[in-house]
Amino acid sequence: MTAVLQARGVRKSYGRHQVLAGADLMVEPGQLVAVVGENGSGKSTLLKTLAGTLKADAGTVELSGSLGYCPQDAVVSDNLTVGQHLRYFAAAYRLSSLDRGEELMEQLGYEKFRRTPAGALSGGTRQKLNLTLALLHDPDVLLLDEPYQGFDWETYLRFWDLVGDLRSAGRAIVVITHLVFEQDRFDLLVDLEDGTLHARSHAGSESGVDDGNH
Ligand SMILES: Nc1ncnc2c1ncn2[C@@H]1O[C@H](COP(=O)(O)OP(=O)(O)OP(=O)(O)O)[C@@H](O)[C@H]1O
Repeated sequence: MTAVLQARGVRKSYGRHQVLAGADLMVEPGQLVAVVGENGSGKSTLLKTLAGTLKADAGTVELSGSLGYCPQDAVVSDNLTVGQHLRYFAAAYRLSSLDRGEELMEQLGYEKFRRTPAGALSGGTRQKLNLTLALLHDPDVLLLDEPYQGFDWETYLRFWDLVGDLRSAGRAIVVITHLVFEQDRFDLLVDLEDGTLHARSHAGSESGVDDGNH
């Protein structure tokens, strides 16, 4: 299978503080990859460089197909309602219907907030909207930065069901998570440590990480 996301030797420093020191990652369609690491180890920095919102100092990131990026900070506008967000993003993605947005609202259980301005949503509901906007156009590659923050338990379980569905449908998914006790969910679990990625365990046939050569 061909990789839809391939990062090689990604480096990033903030001033003199080196955060990524040659990170490698390869993700194929239908693979669910978890990135774990201590607070401040550079997980969000890694995802931003993969998404292209932050320029790496060195290395390459190759991505084929469409991208859905769910950053840690919600991209929503406080004055717009949930429904307006869905309509505006659907227009930006040139979608012909709002069906997927409706489906995601239902799946994540917040359709009753359709007419609520984003500024009046709770943190968890705001995050549901943030996630919905990242998934709206059914992207080939998903980069999710702790996307379930603030979710109640039931929504949290629904979130993983949703991720499972996307994986089955052949989407490539990279998710930053602290929940390493659920290792079975993932095809590949990578630790971000000292600026490089190391495969911890994986059920897939090949490691997506080129370990130790940098
Ligand atoms: N814009 C920035 N300018 C300077 N330093 C930054 C910037 N963004 C992040 N850092 C620093 O880079 C390091 C990695 O940050 P990052 O947010 O990528 O880590 P993380 O693993 O996602 O952390 P957490 O688990 O707490 O979310 C931290 O030491 C952080 O303080």
